[in-house]
Amino acid sequence: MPTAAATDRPLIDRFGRRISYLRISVTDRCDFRCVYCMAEDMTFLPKKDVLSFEEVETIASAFIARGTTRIRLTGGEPLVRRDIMDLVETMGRRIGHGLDELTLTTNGSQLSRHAEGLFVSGVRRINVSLDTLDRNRFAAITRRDRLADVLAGIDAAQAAGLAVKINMVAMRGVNDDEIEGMMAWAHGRGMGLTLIEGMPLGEVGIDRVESYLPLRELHASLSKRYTFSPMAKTTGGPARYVHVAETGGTLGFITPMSHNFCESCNRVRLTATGQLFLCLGQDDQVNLRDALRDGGVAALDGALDHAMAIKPKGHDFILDRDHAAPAVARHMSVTGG
Ligand SMILES: Nc1nc2c(ncn2[C@@H]2O[C@H](COP(=O)(O)OP(=O)(O)OP(=O)(O)O)[C@@H](O)[C@H]2O)c(=O)[nH]1
Ligand SMILES: C[S@@+](CC[C@H](N)C(=O)[O-])C[C@H]1O[C@@H](n2cnc3c(N)ncnc32)[C@H](O)[C@@H]1O
Ligand code: SF4
Ligand code: SF4
Repeated sequence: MPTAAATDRPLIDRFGRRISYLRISVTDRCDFRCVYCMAEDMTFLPKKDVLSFEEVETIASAFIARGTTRIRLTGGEPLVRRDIMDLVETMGRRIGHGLDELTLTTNGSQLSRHAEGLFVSGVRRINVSLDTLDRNRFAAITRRDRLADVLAGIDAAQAAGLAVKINMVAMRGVNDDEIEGMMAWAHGRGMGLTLIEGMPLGEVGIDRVESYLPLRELHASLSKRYTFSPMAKTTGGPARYVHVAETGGTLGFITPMSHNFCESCNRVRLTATGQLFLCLGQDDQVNLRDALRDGGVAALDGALDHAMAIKPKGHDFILDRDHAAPAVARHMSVTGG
């Protein structure tokens, strides 16, 4: 049951959407180099500009005071930030005190050593990004031969009691032949599987047109072979879920390209350096770090009001060959997806 503290000053944008979900990218650094996300020689944000944990907590508190009930830690790879478990522990103390849920999206590489700590701190479910179960394919997609570490991390997470959902970017000609296999594997282990459409963000020089797999079509073709029962939204996120009778598990579809879900948007994103991005698909942002450092908590609170006044209606993602550069130059690792 939600435990959220009531607020008389909820964050509501100019389109009447209530923002109650904050995604925090704790670092833009990563131990993988997924081809659709970043280049091998990626340039990261200067370390000196990164928020301290104390600042992250202060910003999170300002959100919670304005009715934010869910926080997701992401990155880059959140578990590569030094002493990350200190932040998880502190944020975990807010669960039941304004916060309903603290979650994490991770590539899984460091989960073996952190799974238990996550559970002890109050995290109950995590999303692990995994696009393939084939070692060579994994190495090609992530540019790292680390599939075994990710699988061990998933084992550790489940052993620790964490509910695991697998997020898979579905790509034509790359891993579309594995979707049913991934579903059988995930569902067989009691994990949900969510498919994501590739989005035109970040890295240039990637052919996102060839690999684009419209999930609406995939949903239609899969539903001829499997018995899908639509489920009521379970997480407040953009995914639409079905229960699959044959496998007994949950399959999610995140379709920013083929089915826009912006009108029910409930989220904003904080970067590791304190920029608040107001939409994954736009550049509108508010500098919360400067607000906090220059004006303290009162200025921070005012900056949240300003953010609500400028949050865009939605993304303008376009996929076509005439648009060689992605719609948004910012890398997904800056805002954490
Ligand atoms: N366009 C768009 N894509 C999103 C948004 N939120 C999540 N996504 C995409 O969905 C992916 C998975 O997000 P997660 O937060 O890990 O998963 P989720 O299913 O949204 O999370 P829960 O609903 O909390 O389980 C992200 O990496 C993005 O690619 C959003 O607001 N807009
Ligand atoms: C940016 S990562 C951050 C967290 C962590 N490193 C991970 O991979 O789970 C979050 C999610 O964004 C997804 N992602 C990255 N670039 C994407 C793109 N261009 N289109 C769609 N999803 C993307 C990844 O697959 C991953 O599921
Ligand atoms: S998708 Fe996640 S794991 Fe892959 S490079 Fe981006 S931040 Fe790293
Ligand atoms: S694309 Fe922007 S407006 Fe649409 S759901 Fe995502 S963050 Fe919200």
